[in-house]
Order: sequence, then C-alpha cells, then structure tokens
Amino acid sequence: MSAIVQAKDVTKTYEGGFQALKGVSLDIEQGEILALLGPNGAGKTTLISVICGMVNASSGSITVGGHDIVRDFRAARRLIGLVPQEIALEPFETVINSVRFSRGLFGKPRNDAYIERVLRQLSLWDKKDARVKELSGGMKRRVLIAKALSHEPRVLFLDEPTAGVDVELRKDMWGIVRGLQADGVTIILTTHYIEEAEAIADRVGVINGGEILLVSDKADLMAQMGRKELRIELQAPVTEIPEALARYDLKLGANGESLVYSYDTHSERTGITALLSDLAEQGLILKDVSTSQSSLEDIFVGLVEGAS
Ligand SMILES: Nc1ncnc2c1ncn2[C@@H]1O[C@H](COP(=O)(O)OP(=O)(O)OP(=O)(O)O)[C@@H](O)[C@H]1O
Repeated sequence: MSAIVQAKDVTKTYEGGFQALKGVSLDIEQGEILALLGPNGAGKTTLISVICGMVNASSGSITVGGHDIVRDFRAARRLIGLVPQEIALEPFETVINSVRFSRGLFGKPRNDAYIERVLRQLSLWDKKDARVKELSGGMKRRVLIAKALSHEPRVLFLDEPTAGVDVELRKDMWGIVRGLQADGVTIILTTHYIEEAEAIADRVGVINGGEILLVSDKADLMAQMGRKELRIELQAPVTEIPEALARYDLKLGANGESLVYSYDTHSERTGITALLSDLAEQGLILKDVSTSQSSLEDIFVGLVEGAS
C-alpha cells in the first residue's frame, strides 16, 4: 500500500496562542481505515480541518494524492470528502437535491446514476424526495455522508461519526464504512471510543495534547489493551518470587506483600487457575486478590512517560 495522505511536522497555533498541533507526522495508506483516537481537545478535529484545508497549518506540509494542500489546493480538495461533526444541513431541501448541490460545488457534471448508487448504499434512496427536516437524526448523518461522497472522493474523513448515536445506529455506521472501504475509499475517522476503533479500524492513531503518541496496527494495540493485572495480596511477605513460579513472570509488589500477574483477557487460557494452585503448593497464603484492566488512559500515561 502507498500513502495517499502524507502529513509532515504539522503544527497549528490558533489566534490567541494555543498550540493545538505540535508537529504531527502521519502517513495514511491507500485503502485503509484509520481511527484517530483521543480525548476531548486532543487535536483530532484540528488535524482533519488542516488536511481538508479548512484551517491553515502554522507550519509543516501535507499532500493528498501527491498534491500539496496549499500550492495545489483544488486538486487535493477534490480527492477529499469530509463528514463534519455537527449536522449542518438545509432543512427545507430534499435529500437528493442536497447531494446534487454538493457535487455541483466541486464543479462536477451531474451524474444521477452515481448519486443513486450513493443514496442506495446509504439506505436513503426511498427518502430521496423527503425534506431534510423530516428525517431522523441517523438519516441526517447519512445525508452528510452522501454529501461528502457526492463528488467521488478517494479519501473520506468522518469526524466522530457516532458521537451521541445509539448502539444500533453505530453498527449501521460501521457497516457503511466497511462498504465504502470495499469500494476503494480510504477512510479516516475520529473517535473517543476504543470499541469503535476495535470494531472497524485497520490501524489506530492515538492523539493527545496535539501530538500523535502512536500509530499501530489495531491488532497490536488491542493486545496491549487486552491485558489485565491480577494483584495477589499475601498473608505473609516474601523476599523473592519462588523459582517454581518463574513461568508466570510475576512482579513483586512493595514490601514483598503482593504479587502481580499480567495476562491477556483475549486468550483462551489466562493461566489464573494454574497460578493459584501453584501458589498454594508453594505454601503462599492469599489475603486478597483484585484485578485491574489497562485502559486507554494507562496507555496514554505509559506513552507520555516513555517519551519524557
Ligand atoms: N478556533 C479555535 N481557536 C482557539 N482554540 C481552538 C480553536 N479550535 C480548537 N481549539 C482548541 O484546540 C484544541 C484541540 O481542539 P480539537 O477540536 O482539535 O480537539 P478534538 O480532539 O477534536 O476534541 P473533541 O473530541 O472534543 O472534538 C482544544 O483545546 C480547543 O479548545
């Protein structure tokens, strides 16, 4: 795969002096679904807005399909579809006219066959003559997608496509995104939800404080996310971990009063049963046990600490 979007050292300082992007470099591969995951204020919308040419970067460079987004703005923009976070639609317009109008803005000739295909793909064909104000919230979101696809872009940005959407609609949205990928569209979506990244992304980029902390294949990130820790408080402290327990790779807690076992929640066998029986065999008596799961936040903290 080759990169269809390349961002190099992009910074953005808003008027007033706030630095929302602090040197972001990111390659987006043709045909992939990339989820940009990060908390509120991380810089996700700013990054998308800069790539789409709605906000000017303070420094750095971006190309889309090889076109520089500043020097060659029109050619770059033509390749991009953007589904914004906020629903901003003309309420009295019909669905089909809204979508045709968006296509016209890009100077593309009318193509009813293409618009029909998009509306059918988004299950909006039977609503094509309805006025936007008559649609449900989920349908309105789909109209936003149809508008963003109207000029046949190769890269589609979805800014929090499922924020405030119920579980059913969220799944519909994931199905739509997968269908678009099958049509050859490269997709970048922002989200707060790890489950969303898990459900549809090929790669996940974690962004926080205006910096990309990591970009990783989803499978690798999920392996980290799926780890849990079992903390075993001991009746009597130990000075070292018995040799017979070496295979569990335990960590000794403070003062030797606890043992910490890390395991993968996704694997068929966690090894906990065997560990507990081996502990008993070693004569170690348990006072208490507790588990904790590594969260996205832990990964953030780990990454930030690792970077400093
Ligand atoms: N026009 C602006 N002027 C000044 N600061 C801004 C502007 N737009 C965004 N910011 C600030 O930049 C930071 C990043 O905002 P951004 O909207 O990119 O974050 P986000 O990751 O998309 O967050 P959310 O998940 O809440 O949408 C925030 O601290 C925000 O307050």
